[in-house]
Amino acid sequence: MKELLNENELPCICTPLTGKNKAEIISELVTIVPKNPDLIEWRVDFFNDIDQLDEVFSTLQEIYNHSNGIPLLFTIRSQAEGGQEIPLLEDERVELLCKVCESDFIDMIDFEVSNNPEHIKRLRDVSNKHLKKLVLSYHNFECTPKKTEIFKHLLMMQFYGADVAKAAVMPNSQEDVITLLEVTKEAKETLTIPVVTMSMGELGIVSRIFGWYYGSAITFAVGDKSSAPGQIPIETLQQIIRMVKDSIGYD
Ligand SMILES: O=C1C[C@@](O)(C(=O)O)C[C@@H](O)[C@@H]1O
Repeated sequence: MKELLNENELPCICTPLTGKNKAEIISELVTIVPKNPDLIEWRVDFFNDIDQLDEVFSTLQEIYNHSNGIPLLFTIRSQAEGGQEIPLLEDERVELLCKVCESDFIDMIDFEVSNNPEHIKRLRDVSNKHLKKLVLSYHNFECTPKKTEIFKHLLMMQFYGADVAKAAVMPNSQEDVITLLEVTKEAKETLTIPVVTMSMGELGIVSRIFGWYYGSAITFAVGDKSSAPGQIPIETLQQIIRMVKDSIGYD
């Protein structure tokens, strides 16, 4: 498995899986894997059988079998932060995340920093125990809060022991995108863990393409279907990043 978040190979490009059932997910993987993403995210909140443990695990096994060693991020996005409506309460989500941490199928889990601190601590302990990375995240699909507020969320994630601190916000102006890039640079210079940020929607596309230059370690791109507004096709993103790196003398 390629080393995840190696400082010399950033940004890491992540493509989401948003299928409703196993067949859709496998079909997405067949499209995505040849495109060589660095990371695959299973957005489990899109999965119809999220409350059927057996189905989740047999699908995880299939994802593992079809992903050619590409690491997997397991995400159940809460509806409050832009995810799908699901039949699981927060403590049931935590139980599921704990169970998947015990398996060999995943490498990282994502949990919102706005959740109950006790749940965050439990997931930190369990993910540490099973050598899985914990991404703590913050999403705002309405607006881009002030720099200090975004920064506060990122700092809080580090305080809780996250391996990765992630913030995705919606811009309503070009200035908002600049705000996000500025806070990315400041967080990258201040925090000791990798920072991941994106400005969503059409206005924010530049942040998905150039965010790494300001310190964002992961950028999300469409392999087959998109999981958030503003994601662009992985092939386009790979080409542009390569061109920019070549022009400015990166490896
Ligand atoms: O947190 C994120 C980032 C994201 O919202 C984006 O804007 O690309 C996409 C989500 O699937 C992922 O979990």
